[in-house]
Amino acid sequence: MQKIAVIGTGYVGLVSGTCFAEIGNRIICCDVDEQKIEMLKRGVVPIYEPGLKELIEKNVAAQRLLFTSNVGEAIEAADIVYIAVGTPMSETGEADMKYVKAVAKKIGEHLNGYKIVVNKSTVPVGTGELVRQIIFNHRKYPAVHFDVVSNPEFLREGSAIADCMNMDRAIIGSTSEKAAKVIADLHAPFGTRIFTTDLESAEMIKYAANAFLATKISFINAIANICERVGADVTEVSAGMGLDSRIGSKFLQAGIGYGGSCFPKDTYALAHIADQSGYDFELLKAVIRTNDRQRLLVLDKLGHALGQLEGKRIAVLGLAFKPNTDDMRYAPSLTIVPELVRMGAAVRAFDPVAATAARSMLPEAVGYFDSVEETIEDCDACVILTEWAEIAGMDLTKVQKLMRAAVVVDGRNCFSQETMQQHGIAYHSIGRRPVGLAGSGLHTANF
Ligand SMILES: NC(=O)c1ccc[n+]([C@@H]2O[C@H](COP(=O)([O-])OP(=O)(O)OC[C@H]3O[C@@H](n4cnc5c(N)ncnc54)[C@H](O)[C@@H]3O)[C@@H](O)[C@H]2O)c1
Ligand SMILES: O=c1ccn([C@@H]2O[C@H](COP(=O)(O)OP(=O)(O)O[C@H]3O[C@H](CO)[C@@H](O)[C@H](O)[C@H]3O)[C@@H](O)[C@H]2O)c(=O)[nH]1
Repeated sequence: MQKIAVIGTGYVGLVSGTCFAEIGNRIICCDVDEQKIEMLKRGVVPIYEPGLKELIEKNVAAQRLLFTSNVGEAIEAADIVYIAVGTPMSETGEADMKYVKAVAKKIGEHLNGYKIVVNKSTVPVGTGELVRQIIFNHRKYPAVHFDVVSNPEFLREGSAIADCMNMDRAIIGSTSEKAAKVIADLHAPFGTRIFTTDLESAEMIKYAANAFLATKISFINAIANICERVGADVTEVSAGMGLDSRIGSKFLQAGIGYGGSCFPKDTYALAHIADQSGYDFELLKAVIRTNDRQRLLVLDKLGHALGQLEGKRIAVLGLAFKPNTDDMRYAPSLTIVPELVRMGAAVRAFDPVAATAARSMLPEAVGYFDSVEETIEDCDACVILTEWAEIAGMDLTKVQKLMRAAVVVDGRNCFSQETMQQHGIAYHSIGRRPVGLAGSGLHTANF
């Protein structure tokens, strides 16, 4: 059993702190946001993440999980201090390090005995050393020692608990073998494969992994755009490509591109790190440009299907950047919905979970509805931005009946072209052959 302070109760702090408690450690999750801590103490979880509320309740009841806004006290009570604060994108694209620096100073001021300071936030190479220096400079007791470890987080929102409990690997970077072993042992109950390395490489692994996954997405989206032009079908292409074990089938889902709290900011941050190092990371910059353009595709497709958008009634289905989260950070809807409003469309929106968060971020003119059916009523077209189960499984007979014109622009390729055609719906998806234009030869599904 380790006594661990987790600083920052965002996605990463809350989920990883709770999972560490679940395997028997004593965790104090702390945050400067007193309102958040008060909510957590009352049993209210500030983020939507399937299964998290129940797991928090279980571990609070077992007295393995505590919440406090007294960050200093939490640091003093712990043997291991996890930094899990935000590293958002600054105006110039690099990671804003002000929260990490503030936490490092706080740790220095409250370092009352040997501690291992572990960085879980996604940070530029050199941050481990920066954190070490800040702690060193603010130490109250000069005789007290500490070690710094990098242990980046790889969880995905929406499946965060399962990801934490069944990590592909834990990356542990440190200059101290002793500290690295303690953090490796901490992961033993998860049965996680451990990869130990130096601090700098650990920090780079996180950015490289996210940039690579983003590259896969922009690559398949570029292929999708070519497929549309030459008469191929990207779902067939990605299925065929993915069968090659060197490529793999994951992250080859074409659509309107990536959003969320990580890929957009981390690709910008890595491009910036490369620039600073004197290397022009052209490939990654093209990935970012491809993604920025991809989200606008649905507007082109709508314009193509309806002509003028002014005065048209458009249903937007899904606002979060992906299903099973209420996170709106860099969601494609934040670009697409304001543009629809600017073009004079009357926008009716639905998201089963993220609508509350979306209200303050989208134009006031947007109307919000509680179901797919209410949202699409009398609409001239509907646009799918997030593949929530209730959207990907919507009743197509009702769609056909309730809409003024049964036009669906699907940014997530949720439906088969044939099914939509059978329901009399004019269906426009990403990277697929127009309905009615059969490809030659046999399809996998026909074998
Ligand atoms: N969200 C994800 O899915 C995810 C996954 C892997 C890695 N990451 C990385 O993990 C880090 C955290 O991400 P997040 O989404 O959980 O962040 P977040 O912004 O949602 O939450 C960070 C929390 O830290 C708190 N905080 C800020 N300064 C503080 C301080 N001085 N003392 C105590 N608390 C403080 C904030 O109040 C906030 O509650 C980022 O670097 C991110 O890139 C995020
Ligand atoms: O084939 C795909 C896969 C994903 N996406 C989009 O990519 C974005 C990110 O999806 P996902 O990776 O599932 O969600 P995140 O929660 O942002 O997780 C990513 O970012 C985290 C923060 O760094 C990392 O920890 C995770 O490993 C990494 O997958 C979403 O907008 C998805 O719609 C696609 O367009 N096509």
